[in-house]
Amino acid sequence: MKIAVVQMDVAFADPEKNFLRAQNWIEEAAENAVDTIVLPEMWNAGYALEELDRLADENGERTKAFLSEQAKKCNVNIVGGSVAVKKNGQYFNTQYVTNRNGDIVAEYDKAHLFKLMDEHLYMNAGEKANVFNIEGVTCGGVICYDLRFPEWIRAHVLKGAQIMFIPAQWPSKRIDHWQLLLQARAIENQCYIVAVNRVGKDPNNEFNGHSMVIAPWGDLLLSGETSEGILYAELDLQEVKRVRDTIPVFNDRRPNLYEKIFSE
Ligand SMILES: NC(=O)CCC(=O)C(=O)O
Repeated sequence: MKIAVVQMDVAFADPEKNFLRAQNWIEEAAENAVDTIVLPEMWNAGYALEELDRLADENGERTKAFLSEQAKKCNVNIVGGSVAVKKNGQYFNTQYVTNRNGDIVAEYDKAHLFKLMDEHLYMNAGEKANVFNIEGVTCGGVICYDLRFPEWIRAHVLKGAQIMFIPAQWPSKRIDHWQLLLQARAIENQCYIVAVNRVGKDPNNEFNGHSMVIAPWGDLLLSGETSEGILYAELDLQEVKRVRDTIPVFNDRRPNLYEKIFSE
């Protein structure tokens, strides 16, 4: 599967600009015959949480229509990072995924809200996992701070995910955590990790990209880029099986033991 990671800058509180930017990046990526395009977290408005009433996408209608149209037009799958959405009067940080036919194949609300960026004061946490199928491959998608919860990523992998998509707005000052945690999640779960972080700044933080694509053995297929642009990587899904056959972590796990210890 050929992947394009869109390491884009996000205009603060300006959905018009961001939808246009995303469209330009998607069109450019699609010229390189990619299978799947991945956008960053909260790309519609940035972390303009105080203005969610004005900025959040009502039921995600605009985002879903946009992703669906782009996917069909460009003949690509799109993992739509995440956007600020209003559902039943509440706000969520939501990921939509669309396949080449323009069908929305996944909708996921970020499960762990990041207090250091005040997310819990404005947003509601999701209660469901996010496993979906694109190109015949079982994938999972979580969002940014979710990365710090190994059991949450593991839950997706146990449900069959061979690729985990992790869009983010992860500030530069903790970029070392981002890199190490992503690599650890790939190695411990013996899966591909496709992680896209934005660049640029907002009133509170600076973001320096470092989007990463990591193979199941922990090899970095893409890492370290700090400027705005599209990054490409090719995933060989046979590698997941090869790594799991070499070190059979999933056969050697002892879930009964873990449950026993947790319940003591
Ligand atoms: N947007 C986020 O969830 C940021 C998470 C983060 O920066 C972290 O250190 O964790």
